[in-house]
Amino acid sequence: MTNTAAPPAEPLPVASPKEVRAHARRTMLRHRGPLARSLALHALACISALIAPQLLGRIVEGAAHGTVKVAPVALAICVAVVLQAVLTRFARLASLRLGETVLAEMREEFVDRVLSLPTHTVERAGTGELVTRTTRDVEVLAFTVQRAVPDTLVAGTTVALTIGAICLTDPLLVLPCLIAVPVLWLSTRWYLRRARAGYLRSSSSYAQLTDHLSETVAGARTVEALGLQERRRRRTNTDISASHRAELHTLNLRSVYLPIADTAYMLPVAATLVIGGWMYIEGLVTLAAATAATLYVQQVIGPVDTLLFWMDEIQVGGASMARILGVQTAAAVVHGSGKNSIDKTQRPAPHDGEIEVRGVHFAYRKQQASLRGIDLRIRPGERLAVVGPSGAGKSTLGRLVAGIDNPGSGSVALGGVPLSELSSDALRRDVILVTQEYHLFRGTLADNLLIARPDAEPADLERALRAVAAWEWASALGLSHEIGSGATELTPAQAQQVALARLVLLNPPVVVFDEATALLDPQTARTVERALAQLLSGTVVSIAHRLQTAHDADRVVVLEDGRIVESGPHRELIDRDGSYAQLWKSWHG
Ligand SMILES: Nc1ncnc2c1ncn2[C@@H]1O[C@H](COP(=O)(O)OP(=O)(O)OP(=O)(O)O)[C@@H](O)[C@H]1O
Repeated sequence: MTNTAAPPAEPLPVASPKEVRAHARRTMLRHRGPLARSLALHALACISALIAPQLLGRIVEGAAHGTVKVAPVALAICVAVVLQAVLTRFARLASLRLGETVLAEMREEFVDRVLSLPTHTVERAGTGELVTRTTRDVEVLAFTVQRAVPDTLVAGTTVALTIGAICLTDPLLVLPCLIAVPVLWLSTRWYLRRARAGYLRSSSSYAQLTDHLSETVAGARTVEALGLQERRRRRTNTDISASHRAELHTLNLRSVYLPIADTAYMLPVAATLVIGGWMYIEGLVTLAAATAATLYVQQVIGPVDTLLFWMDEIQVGGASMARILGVQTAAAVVHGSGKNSIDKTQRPAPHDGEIEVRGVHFAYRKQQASLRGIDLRIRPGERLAVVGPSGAGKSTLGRLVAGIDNPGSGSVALGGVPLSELSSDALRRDVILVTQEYHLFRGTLADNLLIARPDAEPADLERALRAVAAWEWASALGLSHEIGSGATELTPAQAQQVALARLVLLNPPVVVFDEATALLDPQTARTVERALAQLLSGTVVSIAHRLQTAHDADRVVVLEDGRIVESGPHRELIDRDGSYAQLWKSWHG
């Protein structure tokens, strides 16, 4: 596959604040029972915490008038405190359970979404984008859901009930509390308007840093061989500076907002003491009410502080949630599961393995067409070889036939159904693109084959391994031998054979090979290709880099500069003495 400079990265989408709120609302509605239980327990805990200041107020009032019996009131205070401790314990347990349930659901949903992302979306987004969303963003969100959301709910309920208690004590005493409202309102509005963008910027600069760093590590040998160290170092420094600037920006926002907020919530305490005292002297309120209100305001500082502290964390969590939900949007857009998409149950099923490419144009970049008007019908079960000079568009055609990229114009259909209308599951099941890239999982050799067909018998595994000329080394190693990272490492050629054996087990309706046997020696490659042609019952499209593949195919298509210039069986094209015959001659030296 020819790869010039990669096209610009297309970051994965980020959900809007409205979408994030709608998702949070849906989640709360789904768990309304446990949520209501948890809130009710917190409310009860909070109400029991409101009893002590009332009673203390009475003690003060009674002491002033010499009428109080301290012992029973003190006992009542003790009972209230113990009750509050017990209720708080159960309330916390309920909200932690709820948080864990929501988190587990979100993780499962997220893994499903990531796995359903189309290959080209992942390729264009860059590794860092997805790695950051699956690691850092999920961790941040987990912290928010486990800690920030329950604590905020508790603190919010406590603040509301405490203010209600002050109202009940004496509505006049609410007035000193209001002094903090305009300061908190204006500073919070100022902060919230800037914080989301700041945290999103910080996450995406971190993703870019991760992306470039992992690229440098993966290509370390190339970097060294071409003496690119200095350039990569400069790039990393630029990324670090961008990430540092983004972090600094959010830090600056916090350093302005938090001190103002801290001061604002100390104001009501002072105001209640001074104004409440004055009201008492003026006979507007009782001493018990002024005392209780001052204690309440003092008591509310903790929850307000918690609210402000977590509000910041919720901004960070909200930004992460927007990035995580964006993965869902990306999957929905590409697979047509958005608003206007076809219902899964109504999706038509391909009636056979026929591929029809009609009027297809495709460009990775504007003004640089890689395919220019391809019309091609591939019969079910046909073995088609695509040949042509480097850069002719062979791999691009293979990616379009496999549904990895969508045509800019024109259509690709499988068994009469446009690929764009197939669900991602159906597409992955019916059309498989096999390239040089493969992955071995840590596990036994048999496990690595069984992922293709879990119900395969040992005889099936043997047949598949024999087909790809791997039986000799595989039986010597043993099917129950551990392979993969950290265990026995197979050679690249052996690993490619395992990947091809999986394909034999899968036997999908359509296979597109692109350099799938490039790591095998030419003799083995030809044997394997012939065996695969025999064993695979579906349609096979081979991007042929060795012309032997074309020789063995039912039909050959010659691509030049993004167009089909010849099509026919090997013998016929040789007799025609055109482009293919020239390629064949030059290949034979
Ligand atoms: N990821 C990409 N981004 C931008 N341009 C690309 C990309 N991949 C391929 N191209 C361009 O598209 C055209 C067709 O490339 P393609 O890889 O399909 O050719 P090919 O016939 O498979 O070549 P080769 O035999 O060298 O693999 C070329 O001009 C190539 O530079």
